[in-house]
Amino acid sequence: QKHTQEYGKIFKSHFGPQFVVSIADRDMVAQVLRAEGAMPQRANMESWQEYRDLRGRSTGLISAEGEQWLKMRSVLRQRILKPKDVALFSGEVNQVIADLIKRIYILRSQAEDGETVTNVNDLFFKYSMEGVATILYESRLGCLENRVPQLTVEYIEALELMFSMFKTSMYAGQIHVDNKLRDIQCQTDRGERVRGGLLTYLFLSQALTREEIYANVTEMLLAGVDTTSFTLSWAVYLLARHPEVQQTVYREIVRNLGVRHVPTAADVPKVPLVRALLKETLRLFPVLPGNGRVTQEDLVIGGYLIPKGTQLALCHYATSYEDENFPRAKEFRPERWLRKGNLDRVDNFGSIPFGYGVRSCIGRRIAELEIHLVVIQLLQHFEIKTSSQTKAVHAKTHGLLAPGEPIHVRFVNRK
Ligand code: HEM
Repeated sequence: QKHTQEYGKIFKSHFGPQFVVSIADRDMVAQVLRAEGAMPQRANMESWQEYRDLRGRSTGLISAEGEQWLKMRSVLRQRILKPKDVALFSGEVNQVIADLIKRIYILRSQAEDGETVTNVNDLFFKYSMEGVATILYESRLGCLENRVPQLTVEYIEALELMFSMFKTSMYAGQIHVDNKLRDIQCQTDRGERVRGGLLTYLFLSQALTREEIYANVTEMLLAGVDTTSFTLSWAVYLLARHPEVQQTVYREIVRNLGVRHVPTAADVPKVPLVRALLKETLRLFPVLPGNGRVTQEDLVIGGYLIPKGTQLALCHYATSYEDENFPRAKEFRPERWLRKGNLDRVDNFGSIPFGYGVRSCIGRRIAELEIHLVVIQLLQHFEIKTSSQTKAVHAKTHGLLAPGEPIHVRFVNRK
């Protein structure tokens, strides 16, 4: 945002040795993404590739390029890209939500006022990790239990290290994959018909090698935990700070779903404000504040010739806050998304938090399911309020856009 004010909507700079052209204009971003071919490249991932080649390991979807990426993407997309495929996971996600709500009751009871939960960031990290692991590993990790199993503690630590070092350690995840694959193998050996989720499908279809399965499951976990949990923390923070918005969303839930009904994916279209809330949260706090593309052809953008092979930075955080893209852009107004067709548009290039096109977020529908269902249930159970401990929380960028401070809120029983 600062650079845009100083240099305009397209400018060049160096990130260390890397020459980058930054683009902070909705229409130019649209031009770049609409022009991309069958195998877009996000950034130069040579060092990840080389590291794994040296160790005989595979790359996953985030770091793969070219034909290898295309092959894996076509396999994975078959099970998790369409809303109807992901809808099947509603039951598993709801079990994780039940554990989360239990955990909130326990944490609340330990607070002086009986209502405040400090550092919801940590709670939602555990929820996201448990949720995405249930889908990816088809098994539970126990992140939300009173006593978190030792293997899971180690896994959480490995992931935290991985996020902080931006380096992929696959060991901890491999154990879960191996355990599950052993179960599936035993079932097939006994001649039983195996019905399962993603991992079962990947294993039985043999479309990916075992190394490719490890790499993809690990990279999806890497991509799916912090993103979902930061978004959820922001959503809860925004709801607590805007009781009038929360009340409107709650009223819609009561009117269209009731207060006791446990929602599934099929219920989400009945509460458009919940979807709008997620879109507005991601507009104000896009977890990926910027994205990248390496140009595959020469392009003319904004009157400049950009040669093939140039690293572009697409500045979504800046375009999200442009008044010309979003009137009164600084304000939290979920209802802005309710205007005709807006909720389902995938190409509102002012705010594309899941990216765009064939290389867009493959976990989008999983993230949406996890967030929509949990927001509905949280609001059915509690009124989320600020507490005397709630401070203004700033966004911190270090690759991802994270809440800069712990978020403390009260979960007050609904009357
Ligand atoms: C709120 C949550 C999430 C947000 C905002 C988000 C955002 C993004 C964005 C912006 C990209 C880059 C897209 C592009 O370059 O056009 C991406 C890629 C990706 N995301 Fe997500 N994501 C989220 C959750 C998830 C989850 C839950 C998973 C896995 C289950 C996941 C897996 C991936 C993978 C594997 C890629 C790389 C795709 C490829 O290169 O083909 N994401 N995500």
